[in-house]
Amino acid sequence: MPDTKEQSRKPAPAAEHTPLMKQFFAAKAEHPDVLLFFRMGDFYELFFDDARKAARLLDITLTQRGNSAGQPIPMAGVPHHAAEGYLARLVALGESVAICEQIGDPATSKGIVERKVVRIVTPGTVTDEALLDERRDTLLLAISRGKHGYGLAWADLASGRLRANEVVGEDALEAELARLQPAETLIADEDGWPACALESRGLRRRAPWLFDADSGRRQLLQFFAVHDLTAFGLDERPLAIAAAAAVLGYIEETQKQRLPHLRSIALETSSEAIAMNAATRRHLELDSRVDGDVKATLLGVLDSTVTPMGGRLLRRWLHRPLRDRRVVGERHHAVQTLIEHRADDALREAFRSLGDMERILSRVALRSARPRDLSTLRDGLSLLPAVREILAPLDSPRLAALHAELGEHDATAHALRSAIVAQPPLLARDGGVIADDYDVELDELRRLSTNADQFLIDLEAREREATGIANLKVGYNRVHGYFIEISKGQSDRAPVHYTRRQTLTGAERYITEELKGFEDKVLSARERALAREKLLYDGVLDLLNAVLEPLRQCALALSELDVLAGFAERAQALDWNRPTLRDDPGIRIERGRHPVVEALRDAPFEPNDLVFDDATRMYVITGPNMGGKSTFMRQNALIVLLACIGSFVPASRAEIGPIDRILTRIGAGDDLARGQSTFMVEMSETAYILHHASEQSLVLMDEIGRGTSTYDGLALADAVARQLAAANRSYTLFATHYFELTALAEPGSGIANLHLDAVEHGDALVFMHAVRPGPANRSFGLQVAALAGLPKAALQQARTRLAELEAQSRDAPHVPLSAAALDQPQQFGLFAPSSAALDALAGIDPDELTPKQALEALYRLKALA
Ligand SMILES: Nc1ncnc2c1ncn2[C@@H]1O[C@H](COP(=O)(O)OP(=O)(O)OP(=O)(O)O)[C@@H](O)[C@H]1O
Repeated sequence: MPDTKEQSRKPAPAAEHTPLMKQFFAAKAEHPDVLLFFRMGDFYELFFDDARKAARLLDITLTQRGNSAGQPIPMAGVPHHAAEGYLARLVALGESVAICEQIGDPATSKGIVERKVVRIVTPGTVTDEALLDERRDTLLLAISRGKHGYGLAWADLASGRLRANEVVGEDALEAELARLQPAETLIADEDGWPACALESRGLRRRAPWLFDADSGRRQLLQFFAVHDLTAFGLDERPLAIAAAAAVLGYIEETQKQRLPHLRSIALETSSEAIAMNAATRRHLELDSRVDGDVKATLLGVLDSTVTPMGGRLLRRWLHRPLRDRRVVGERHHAVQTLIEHRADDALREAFRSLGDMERILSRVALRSARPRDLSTLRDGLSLLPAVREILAPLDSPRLAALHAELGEHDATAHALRSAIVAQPPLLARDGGVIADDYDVELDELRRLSTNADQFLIDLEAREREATGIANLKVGYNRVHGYFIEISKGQSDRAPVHYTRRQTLTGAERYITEELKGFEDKVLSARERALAREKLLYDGVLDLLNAVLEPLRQCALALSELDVLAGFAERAQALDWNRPTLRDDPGIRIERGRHPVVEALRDAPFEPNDLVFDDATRMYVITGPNMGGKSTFMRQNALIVLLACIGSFVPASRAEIGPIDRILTRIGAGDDLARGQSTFMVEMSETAYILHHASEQSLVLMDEIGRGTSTYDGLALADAVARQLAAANRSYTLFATHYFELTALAEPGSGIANLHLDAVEHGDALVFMHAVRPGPANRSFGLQVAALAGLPKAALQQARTRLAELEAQSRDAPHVPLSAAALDQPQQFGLFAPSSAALDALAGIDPDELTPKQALEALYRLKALA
């Protein structure tokens, strides 16, 4: 966002400025906090602080433009024809730009030409193809605030999608922000916003009254021309309404035009999706990584969609795994059907020439579609019969529904085929877009200009003959129009009815009555042909807008088919299998693999099993560093996630019961950048998990307690594990280096041990990567350190110290750390109570005691301890 302080260094009072600068200041005053692109001839110029900022951000030259009010005017400019590239860079940097165009005709206007801001390009509202990331939604989000939570509404102008939601609590807000990753975020200009909102991208503070629910409701009713908001599911959602009104208000203000493609708004209820908080999305590296290597993310491996719209839908699905087993089950069935009929290849082949129909249709609605958008749409619609033919024999409820949603668009495809030339030019401006035989009048006008060539050839021959000047030429230039050219040496032979038009060094140019008459006719024919084309082009847009809704539904259906065919392709290429979604609780994965680690490894991946059921709800996982603990934990979360978006999974079998959340606590380097200590982050993420994990949650805990002293860490890890097992009763994978925790796995505790192993071969250490029942028996820490290249001297020292520590611990009395024992935290050797107290305790049977006796016993024990 522009720095408002920078803008406040105002130049001299406007009264002293030139008319042009007055015009600039008037426009700037209306848009103080965005960059102003001020059109002057072939350039967009920026002045004063805008110029300084643009020069810095775009690396363009900062110059000066004369003086105004006695001061030099800093100026920077970008050529009009290259403006898109500069806009793209500014928008990517989170800047907004007001485009101030010349709206009067410089030739006819008195004084300076009139100018007006025609639109404001902002990071969250761009729709131009060149300014958008093809495979990512560009969202404008508004957040409203109430006593009981937050309202969110977001618009994807490039595809005409408008959604809203309400959430309770900062954590839920943060999770939504992590899911949506908006390009621009609107909040009320007030204090007290949580950090996650303030850190959101492209933050823009707006007047608080723009987030008012009551006037917002009226605004929405008017915008959608409805009597109430029940149909949108928004009636009882004042916070969502307030946010939606803020979004719409901002869009209207910046776009300055009608938005016919925003036809409805839908509520996206959080309870429909498997909840994942911001940390989980980060830890599981769904579509981004700290090192920026997107190929090494789940999306990187999973995305084999052919169209950009399919790619965007897949990303949305990935961030919103569903709890509705019917919807997801239908997707699995569809993928299976595509594989069985080998239909995925055929579909994907057809989709290669489909393009981005979804965004093209939005540009059609906004009337900014270019000729090539229309030819791409035409080619896409022409594919539909082939797509329908592929789908027709397939017996799958979801594919059948999509088949129906494709709709019939033969008439539209036909109209586009007859209206648009096979390969239209980039811009409509110069004509040549509308095909021959589409419009009689246009054909006639074109014939006039085409026949012109023959007329000129004939004229030239005639005049040569009449004048006897062999090198006489008939030509045309843009400034002077048509002319007859005679070289200097021959010019005295020019007939008297030749009127001189232009003198060149070696030649004279003339015009004749006949040529002038012809010129008027041809030029006006060209102009009229261009005007006619524009009219016809608008007519084509009208025609498309009349069927916009079914066309959009068709584009959505094609996107989903692209994703499902992509799933089918991946399943076959990567040997993934169809998971089963079960209604009864539990998770059972056979020969599961980590999709990303497997894809990036040259060596084979060792598959592993996992069974969660009523008997075992938590596994304590031990084993050497580098043994594969994190990989095993994550692979199971990823398999569950993949299953719940409708994909096949990297496992020979997977049965997944109902899951409400995936929660992870995994060390992540990126948190350091947010200014919190590792331990603090670890504990706040852990607290979140303990507050939110339910019996249907899948929880991954990787080495918690590591960030503090051994005993604190152990005590915390122990307490957290117990809570998760006994109170939350979640499906938990708990990787730890505290061997003491393996003692938690007592019969009836619901906890079991798993371990990974390594074997030593001389100096080498071979990791087995196979998950086995029971606890690990040693950690290989020093061997791993050696592998990592720790200097020999340091290693030697560590070995000596290890031997000393092991000897000490052998000599110390051994305190068994069973699950029962852990119920008495004082049994950690550090705080060992006296044996007298223990003896007395052993003699007490709590079932036999009255409350008063119990209290007395407690006082006795206290005295003995
Ligand atoms: N099942 C497997 N098959 C093949 N290779 C594996 C497997 N699991 C893990 N690996 C390989 O081992 C490496 C280390 O795995 P991982 O990071 O999961 O170990 P870890 O036990 O969590 O280590 P640390 O305790 O140091 O965090 C991975 O990067 C991967 O290359």
